[in-house]
Amino acid sequence: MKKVRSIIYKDGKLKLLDQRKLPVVTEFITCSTYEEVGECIREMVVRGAPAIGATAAYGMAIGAMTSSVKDTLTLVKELEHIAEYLCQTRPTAVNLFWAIDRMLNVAKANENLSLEEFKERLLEEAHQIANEDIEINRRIGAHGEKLIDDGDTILTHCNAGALATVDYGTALGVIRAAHEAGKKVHVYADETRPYLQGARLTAWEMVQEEIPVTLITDNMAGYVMKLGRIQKIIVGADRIAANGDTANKIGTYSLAVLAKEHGIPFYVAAPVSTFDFSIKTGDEIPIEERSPREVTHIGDIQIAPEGVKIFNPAFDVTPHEYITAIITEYGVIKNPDAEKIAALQDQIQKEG
Ligand SMILES: CSC[C@H]1O[C@H](OP(=O)(O)O)[C@H](O)[C@@H]1O
Repeated sequence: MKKVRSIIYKDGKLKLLDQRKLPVVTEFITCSTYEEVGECIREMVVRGAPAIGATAAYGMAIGAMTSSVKDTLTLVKELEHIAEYLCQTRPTAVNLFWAIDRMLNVAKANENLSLEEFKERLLEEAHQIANEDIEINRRIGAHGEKLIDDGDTILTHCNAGALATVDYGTALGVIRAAHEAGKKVHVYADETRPYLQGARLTAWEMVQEEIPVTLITDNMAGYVMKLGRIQKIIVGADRIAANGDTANKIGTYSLAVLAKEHGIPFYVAAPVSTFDFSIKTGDEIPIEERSPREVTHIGDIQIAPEGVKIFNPAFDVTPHEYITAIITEYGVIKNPDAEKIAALQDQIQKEG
């Protein structure tokens, strides 16, 4: 079955697969303004750290193309306001801010271009961010695949797949690469309450591609580990601090603690655009809290009493000591810590 892309730019508009409606309905929302793009990020029409980064980049480009200002310098100033608007959409995934900063830097470096050339240059940068993401995910897959053994059952959490990126995925990219290499892999997907990215999105991606998948509820993860069914755990990331502490979907920390208890390797797969080298530890990562309705309802069905207090953190932070390795496009960082991540920074600076 033909795979569906989550982000499609065409003729000044951005088509976003409405991931809130998957797996039952495949429907797109078309954005013609940067405000519409921002709303789709905030409402999780599109979600996943690399996907929202690429989406915000197109939001910046569309903002420039639809602006009525008459000169480039004024447009650069307006882009700073557009950037501020898009930065307010979601606080945790650093890819969002990385992509917006990259677009702003290109804008400032090209403020001497004519208005039309400037707008074309911005769109070109958004395309580059999107195209690079796919290549980066394939490189992460290639590095990560070497860690996977034929016959492995791999537990994953949330969705770090093609739907969370421009294509191919990070954690699911490793699984795809192992499958493509002919290794028999079986995925156990946590449903991932409350937004159910595992049940609705990861299971959908795996079923589409006929990669064996078993769906479990989050509270079954410990038991399946105790039964000895899981050989590896691979998850994505939304922000990795300079010491390797990693923010990811709520419930990831619990998996990491259980993995340590059961002696199961716990891998994080992420591009270097998910690293936030400006923060020393995970304590500094802002954790998004989302609407109580995500907890009190499943779709339109209310499952909790009116008036009950709700705490709905969308992410948690796994200390680096619980992470066996971080798989990036530059290679695998085993037993990540501040020293090894500083070495990654040097490698990035050397290799570009
Ligand atoms: C490939 S990164 C995906 C990452 O983003 C998800 O969060 P959300 O669905 O809220 O955007 C989750 O943390 C995934 O691991």
